Amino acid sequence: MAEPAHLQISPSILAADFAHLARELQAIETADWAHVDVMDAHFVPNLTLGQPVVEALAKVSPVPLDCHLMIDDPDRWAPDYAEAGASSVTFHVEAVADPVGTARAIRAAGARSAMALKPGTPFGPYVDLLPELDMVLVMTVEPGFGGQSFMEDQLAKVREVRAAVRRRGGEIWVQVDGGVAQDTIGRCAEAGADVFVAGSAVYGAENVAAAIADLRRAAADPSEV
Ligand SMILES: O=C(CO)[C@H](O)[C@H](O)COP(=O)(O)O
Ligand SMILES: [Co+2]
Repeated sequence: MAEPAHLQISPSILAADFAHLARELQAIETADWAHVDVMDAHFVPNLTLGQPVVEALAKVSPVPLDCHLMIDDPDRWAPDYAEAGASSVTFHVEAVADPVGTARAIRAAGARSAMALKPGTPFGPYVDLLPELDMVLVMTVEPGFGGQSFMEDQLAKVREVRAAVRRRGGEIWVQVDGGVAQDTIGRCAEAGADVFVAGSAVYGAENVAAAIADLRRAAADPSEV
């Protein structure tokens, strides 16, 4: 078992009703975060929303915003999302030119800094970036769309990141995103993840609050499900 300090659920509003985002955020008030997927139609073949919408959401959200930037040139844009009110800002390492400078700029703007890895991106070359980071996001689907199948083979990377974090000490969270649901979250927790993004598993459920509670339970005690 990975002994993570705390388990946190971050529902992705990508699976919410975009016509009623304020209401959809209220529905996840028992979660720890609201995961906001920012896509620019360049880094990924999909387009969602940008800083003005994040700024509006931050004003009404009952939980802090966890912004996952799937965009080109995060060096230029990431600090703006912190200034817009996101409490955590994640850039993709495949897109960033200066990961240290970008992570520092995010922190200087008052947010937690995080780095995301696509399924084909190894963690090894980036281990020295850990001191600049508050979280590492291991993608468990190809970024771009919700509702995809969980990639089991990414659990090895989750274990590798958790081991590196443990060796280094300090509190750096390990997040998983993509296909995280009742039947996969336990294995993610066992591998060492402690922040779980779930879009369809939360907003696709009939009872959103119950889905969050069930995910929390399954992450804390995988043997129960
Ligand atoms: O970053 C993402 C996609 O690129 C989303 O956060 C993720 O796909 C969540 O959706 P689901 O839980 O339905 O897989
Ligand atoms: Co995401």
